[in-house]
Amino acid sequence: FTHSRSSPSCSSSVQLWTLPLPFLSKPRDFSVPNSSWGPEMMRLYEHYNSQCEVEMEGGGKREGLWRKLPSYNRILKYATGGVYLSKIIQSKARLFTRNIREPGAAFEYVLFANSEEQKCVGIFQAGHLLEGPPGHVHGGAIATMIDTVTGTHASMLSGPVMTANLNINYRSPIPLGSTVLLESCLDKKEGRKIIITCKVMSTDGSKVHTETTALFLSINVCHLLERA
Ligand SMILES: CCCCCCCCCC(=O)SCCNC(=O)CCNC(=O)[C@H](O)C(C)(C)COP(=O)(O)OP(=O)(O)OC[C@H]1O[C@@H](n2cnc3c(N)ncnc32)[C@H](O)[C@@H]1OP(=O)(O)O
Repeated sequence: FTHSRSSPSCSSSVQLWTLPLPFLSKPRDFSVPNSSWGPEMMRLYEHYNSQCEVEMEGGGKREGLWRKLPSYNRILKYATGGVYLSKIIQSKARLFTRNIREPGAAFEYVLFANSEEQKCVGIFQAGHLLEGPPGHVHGGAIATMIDTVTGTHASMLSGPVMTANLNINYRSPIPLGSTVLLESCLDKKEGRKIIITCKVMSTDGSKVHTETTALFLSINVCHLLERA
């Protein structure tokens, strides 16, 4: 059930092995409410979700300012060619934020994008497995969420990107179990460089937890596949 596709822009004979489209099951969307989502997570989700469609006079609906971004945990089944990982590791590889089985134990999050304002928001509920200082979220887990929200935002603006630099100022700790809002804004695009700023805030906006400047570089996906 595999088929190969040569990428015309890759210099070597890199092949992406995927399931043929008719057999590709729809990827599961991990960013829909589940029983672990607390009231703040639900409230913010509904706030942005309700702005994804606007009721028109006469009963119809049109797209709103915001768009909910579906999640995934992996698109490729196998990547062979210049990739040094074994086929087995490749087939097991997953986006790590989406693979903790117990709902609510780690990263619960959903992303919304506003292309008119070139903004992206992430609503993030931090579970008990993300503890750093007692009762609070680990700085690396916070950095992961910042990278995820700003990285997704940069990809929306410029296609495939890699994080080149994340400069994070941690201003106040995030209590474990709480929900926070990540707000990602395009600062500027210069050639291949995309510079994005991101604030992590309490949901009422009264507290800034972190402030970040992130640099992404547009890449050709062969950049990833040819590194052996
Ligand atoms: C839908 C997808 C959802 C995804 C969500 C999750 C997002 C997760 C994103 C990640 O975590 S990516 C993984 C972490 N990042 C890496 O592993 C990147 C490792 N580094 C690299 O692969 C390369 O260094 C990189 C692609 C970033 C740049 O290599 P290039 O060869 O393409 O660029 P080059 O080194 O020629 O630099 C190009 C320009 O960028 C500048 N530059 C590069 N790295 C920089 C840096 N770190 N700081 C400042 N400037 C930098 C460099 O000075 C130069 O500036 P000028 O053009 O003005 O001369």
